[in-house]
Amino acid sequence: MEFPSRRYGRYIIRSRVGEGGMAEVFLADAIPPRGDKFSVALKLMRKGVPLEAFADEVDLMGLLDHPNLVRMLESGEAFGRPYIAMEFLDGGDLKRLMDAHETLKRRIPVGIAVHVCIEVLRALSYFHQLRTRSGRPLELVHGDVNPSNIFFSGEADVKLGDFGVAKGSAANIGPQDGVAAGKLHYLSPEQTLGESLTPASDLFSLGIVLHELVVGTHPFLRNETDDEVVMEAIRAAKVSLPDTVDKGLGQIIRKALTPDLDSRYRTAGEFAGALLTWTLDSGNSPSRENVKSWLLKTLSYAGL
Ligand SMILES: Nc1ncnc2c1ncn2[C@@H]1O[C@H](COP(=O)(O)OP(=O)(O)OP(=O)(O)O)[C@@H](O)[C@H]1O
Repeated sequence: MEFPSRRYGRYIIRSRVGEGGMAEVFLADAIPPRGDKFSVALKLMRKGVPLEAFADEVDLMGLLDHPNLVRMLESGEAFGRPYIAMEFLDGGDLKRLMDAHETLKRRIPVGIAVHVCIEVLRALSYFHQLRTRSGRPLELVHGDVNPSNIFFSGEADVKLGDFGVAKGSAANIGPQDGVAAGKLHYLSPEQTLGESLTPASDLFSLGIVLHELVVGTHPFLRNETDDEVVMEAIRAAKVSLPDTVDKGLGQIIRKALTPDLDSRYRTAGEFAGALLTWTLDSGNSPSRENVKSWLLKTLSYAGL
């Protein structure tokens, strides 16, 4: 893997954070003309990736402005490679935290699990309803809601990121061909069929994350590697919850994971409302301090 030069445009690269299908992500210092340097996540497009794919993500991120969405600071090109500079989220992603809990044989407290999903739903509610400046609905669907795309700031803010496969049916954003482009184990039934997507598709994917967080296991064949077998299990969406799961919360998980679109939550607001009511009724709403202390403890126990 080619390492870019240490100095990259107005950024100085400190370390490599990871890589995805389209790009590599680095932790870098931004050196502003005035004022102090600050950390950014610098996403550099891989060589050979079609420019349009990256340009779509840049265009879309430029439209977004919500506290629960990863914020783009600027985009540009240096040494022939397009880049996106984003806020750096030093709490890492939810996948890493879930793996840390598994290694430590601990469970994520249910109140925290539900809080994380409510925050992602705030992001999705904004995203799904976004309009152009002239008021035209963009009809956006994220298409890749999964634990690797849910991030935490050091202050325990929850942010949804990675808009690489987002689609806008009313706008010319993202692939329009209905390809199942999200992460396999988090696809919705309609995504596995290549059908056109609605916001409810993102809600199904988040339902899988909620199940994983609350029950401690993925609802559909997490360890299966045959794509067809996984997609069949998603389409059947048989959910069997252990008795230990609170009944009310279980009903919410089942409704989010209904294959039939008419019976599933239709909007992020409706799904979030059900979870908020549950937290209030069950006395499970953690304070900001509780969430931050859980995050810092997990990061420190796991040596992250
Ligand atoms: N803003 C950010 N702050 C901190 N880490 C980030 C940020 N954005 C991405 N990362 C990390 O960088 C790595 C690569 O991210 P990226 O979004 O490119 O890939 P991915 O989600 O693994 O794959 P793909 O883009 O193919 O879905 C991941 O480990 C991710 O957690």
